[in-house]
Amino acid sequence: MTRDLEEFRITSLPGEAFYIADFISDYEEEYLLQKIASAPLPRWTHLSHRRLQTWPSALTKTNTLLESPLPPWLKSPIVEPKFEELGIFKNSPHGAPNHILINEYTPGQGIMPHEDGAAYHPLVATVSLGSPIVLDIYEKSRQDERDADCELPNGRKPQFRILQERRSLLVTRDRLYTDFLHGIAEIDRDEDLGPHSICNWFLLRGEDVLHKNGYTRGTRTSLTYRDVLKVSKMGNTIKFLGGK
Ligand SMILES: O=C(O)CCC(=O)C(=O)O
Ligand SMILES: [Fe+2]
Repeated sequence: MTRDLEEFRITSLPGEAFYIADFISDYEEEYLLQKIASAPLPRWTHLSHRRLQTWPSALTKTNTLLESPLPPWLKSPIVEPKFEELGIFKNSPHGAPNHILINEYTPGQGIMPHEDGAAYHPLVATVSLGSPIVLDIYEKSRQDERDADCELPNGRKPQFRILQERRSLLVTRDRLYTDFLHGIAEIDRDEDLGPHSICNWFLLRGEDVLHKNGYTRGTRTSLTYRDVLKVSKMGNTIKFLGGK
């Protein structure tokens, strides 16, 4: 069965974005959270404002992925069959995601406005777990393009806000990927929520956010699926030589 992504389009955004509430079940969410929690501690990279797992491995200095299979729990059921049914990666070079970042944010944590860059096909599919969070979108200015790290001055207001409920899927691609920055504010509460401020308001489902002007954040974990453009077969060769 194929479902049509088009019915989930966030029409008020200038680029291409799609939001699907209830993309995974409570049971699937719990299963993924358990798998993430049971990964060996060295899997986590601790950054100052969040922690992060990188699967199957970090890219090399030349933005190359050393080819290696994804663990089954990251493939099924999200990629197979859910992404496949929607054709999410059907036009990407490898036809499927080959790289996943798992970010965990406790209340008050976030990520500075940034862009994901040219190492990836311009499409990110994000599954949210645990708790809702607001993703802020900023149009890139000429100055941002000149600054290598694209950091924005504090206090600049986002142009768009996307509310990501737990168990939802957000797909951003094309111009929204290339011409905009995204970030998550380092705050404990997301406030001023409503159809006037949240661009995917009419695609939301959850009772925990719809009838309130704001909520206090819990721990939110995201799985961001991407297709790395440069892949080297060396990953498998090294494993073979090592006898693993
Ligand atoms: O957690 C998110 O939804 C965003 C993560 C992100 O922007 C990134 O890992 O590049
Ligand atoms: Fe990002």
